[in-house]
Amino acid sequence: MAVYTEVSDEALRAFLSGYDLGELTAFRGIAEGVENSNYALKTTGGDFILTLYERRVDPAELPWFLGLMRHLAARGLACPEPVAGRDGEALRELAGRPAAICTFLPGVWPRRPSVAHCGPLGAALAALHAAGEGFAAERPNALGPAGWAPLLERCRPNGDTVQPGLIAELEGHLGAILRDWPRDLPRGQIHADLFPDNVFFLEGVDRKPRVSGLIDFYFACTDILALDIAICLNAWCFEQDLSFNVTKARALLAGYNAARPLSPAEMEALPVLCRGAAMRFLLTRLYDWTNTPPGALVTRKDPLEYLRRLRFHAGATGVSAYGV
Ligand SMILES: Nc1ncnc2c1ncn2[C@@H]1O[C@H](COP(=O)(O)OP(=O)(O)O)[C@@H](O)[C@H]1O
Ligand SMILES: N[C@@H](CCOP(=O)(O)O)C(=O)O
Repeated sequence: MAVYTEVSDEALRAFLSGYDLGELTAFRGIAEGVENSNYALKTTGGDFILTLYERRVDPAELPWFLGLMRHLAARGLACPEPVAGRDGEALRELAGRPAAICTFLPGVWPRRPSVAHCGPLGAALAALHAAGEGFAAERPNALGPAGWAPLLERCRPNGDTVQPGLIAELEGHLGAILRDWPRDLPRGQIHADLFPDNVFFLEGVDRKPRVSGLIDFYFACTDILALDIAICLNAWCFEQDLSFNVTKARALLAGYNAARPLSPAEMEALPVLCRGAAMRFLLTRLYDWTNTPPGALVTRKDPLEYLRRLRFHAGATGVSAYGV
């Protein structure tokens, strides 16, 4: 469930009086999502998404996220565009929470991603990276390499209850990842959480899936561009039995390369970037798994799925393991 904060009719009408969006015609909570409360909003002016930002989002960072989305949308990327009120402000308050209205994107996210999704995904990721150029404000990646050792420490007290020996194994992987981490790769604004539930598709006239929108920019940050590719290789190219699908990886990389060719150094770095990307999601999942009280409004995800991915990448002999 992802409607943590209820909005009364009166509060909504008062809130909407600050906008030029016409008359309200429909309003409903959206069950999907993890972090924030999302509502679908229909007015005579169109379709929108109203988001109330919950506790895991730092209000001080919201202007950066909304500014990035505005920048990307202005450069033609299909992503939510923050809608300003009459006073020019997109970030407001509703029901005691920071809140914003963004444009609604059509499409559905793929429950079972196929090879046919991976090429358009790669192209859309390259388009995101290109559109991010010129957005000068930087947001350090709190869940990047510098954040992993402290997060592992926070997982230490309970980590081995998930699997005996897990913490020692992660320490071994982390030491090797930090030693091998690339220093001079191209950087820019990255999405950092481009999982299938954050990418919408529609069928084109040729019946092939095409990307209709990218959502959920609330982990976006400034980091190595190819780290986004590694995050996608992990999230899109493993099967349900956690075997790696090299055909999906090849399609993803070809889609990306066609729009923004990766340098030899970026290609070479893919295995360690994939290890780091697996470590990042393993650690946040492990922390949530062992520290979320029963009944808390956070959906826990299995950390061990990411241990399987990490082991695959640690065993990869080079970039040829990724189909190139
Ligand atoms: N701009 C948008 N257009 C259409 N649907 C959206 C949009 N933003 C969010 N949604 C809907 O809300 C759901 C949750 O959004 P998401 O940003 O992933 O939430 P959370 O950050 O809480 O995980 C999505 O799966 C989608 O159904
Ligand atoms: N993608 C992360 C969890 C973040 O969830 P989201 O709904 O905000 O994308 C994971 O799978 O661990």
